[in-house]
Amino acid sequence: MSATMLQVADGLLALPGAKHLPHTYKDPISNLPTHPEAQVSDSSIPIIDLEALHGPRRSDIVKQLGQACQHKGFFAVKNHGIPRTTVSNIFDTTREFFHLPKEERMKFYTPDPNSDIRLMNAYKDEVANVFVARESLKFHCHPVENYVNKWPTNPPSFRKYAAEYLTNVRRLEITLLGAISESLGLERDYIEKKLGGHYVSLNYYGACEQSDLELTYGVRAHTDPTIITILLQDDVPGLQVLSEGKWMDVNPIPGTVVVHVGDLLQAISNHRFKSLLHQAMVNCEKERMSIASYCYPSSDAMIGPPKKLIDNDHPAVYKDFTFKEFSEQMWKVISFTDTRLDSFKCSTA
Ligand SMILES: O=C(O)CCC(=O)C(=O)O
Ligand SMILES: [Fe+2]
Repeated sequence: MSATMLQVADGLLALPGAKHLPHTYKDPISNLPTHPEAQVSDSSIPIIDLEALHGPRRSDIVKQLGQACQHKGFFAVKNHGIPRTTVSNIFDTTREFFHLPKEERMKFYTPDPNSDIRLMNAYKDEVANVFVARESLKFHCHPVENYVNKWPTNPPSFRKYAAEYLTNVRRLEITLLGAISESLGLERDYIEKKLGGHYVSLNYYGACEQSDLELTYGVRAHTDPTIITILLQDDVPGLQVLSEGKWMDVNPIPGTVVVHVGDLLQAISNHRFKSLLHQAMVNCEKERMSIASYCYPSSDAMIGPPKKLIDNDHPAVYKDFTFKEFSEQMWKVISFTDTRLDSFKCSTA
C-alpha cells in the first residue's frame, strides 16, 4: 500500500467510572518521526505458535513471548484456538452492520463515554485539517450475558457471532496473560487476578477517494490504555507499528492475531515491556475491518510493578496506582504516547 495517511486514536476507552473531564489536547503527530514510506517487512513480525504452550515446550514459548514483549512490543500468534469460522462470522456480521443505512447505525451514537455501547463516527479534525476515516462500534462485553442485550439486533446474526468471538478471545487473553506473567517470573495468575471487564472496538475503514488520500487518516498514532490488546485484522493491509524508530507495516497473516503491549503492561512490567505505538492507514481500493479486544483491570486493581521485579539494578519506575486513578488521568490529558503514565512515575525514575 502506498504511504498515505495517518489516522488515529479515537481509540480511547470509555472505561467504567471514567469521567469526561476537560482535557488538554496534545498533538499526536508532531513529535513522531514522519512515516511516509513505512518499511515493509513481514519478516520482522515475531510469530509465536501457541500450540506448544500446553506441552513440555511451554517454557520455550513463554520465553519467546517475553522476548517479543520486551524487544518489539507486539507479536502475532498462530494456533490461538479461535476457530476459523468464528473469525469469518464476526467479520461478516461486522461488515453487514457497517453497510446498514446510516440512520440504523446512528441508533448507537452517543456522546456519553460511559455508555455500555457507542458508535464513533468518522470526523474531520478542523484544527489539523484532516479527515479521520474510521467508524467504530465499541462496547463492553464481559461477562457477555451482562451486556449482550445492549448489542445490535440488526443484522440478526450480530449477537450470536459477536458473543462467540468474544468468548473465544477472552479465553485466549487469559492464556496469553498467564504466559506473559510467567515470562516476568511472576505467578501464572498474577495479571489474571487483576482483570476487570473487557471492551471491544469493531473498526470499519471505508475505501477513500483518491483525491482525499493525503488528507485522510485511518487511526492516528497512539498506544492503547490496556494491559494487552488482541487485534484481529481482515485481509486488507493497514496496521503500522513504530519499531526501532521507524514505521513498519504489519500486514495480515492468515490464521493469526496480533497482540500489542498496552500502557498498563508497561507499568506492571516495571518498564521492561514498552507500550506499542501504532496507527492504521486507509486506501482507495478496499474497505478494511479490524477488531480490537481491549483487556483492562478492575477499577481497584493495583497496577504498579510487583516487588519481585524491583531490586537495586531495577528500581521501581512506577508507583503503585489503581486503574481508577489511571482512567481518570487518561481523560485529563489525551495523549498518544506513553505520557499517560508519566504522572505515575516514581520521582527518582
Ligand atoms: O485497525 C487497526 O489495525 C488498528 C486499530 C486500533 O489501533 C485500535 O482499535 O485501537
Ligand atoms: Fe490501538
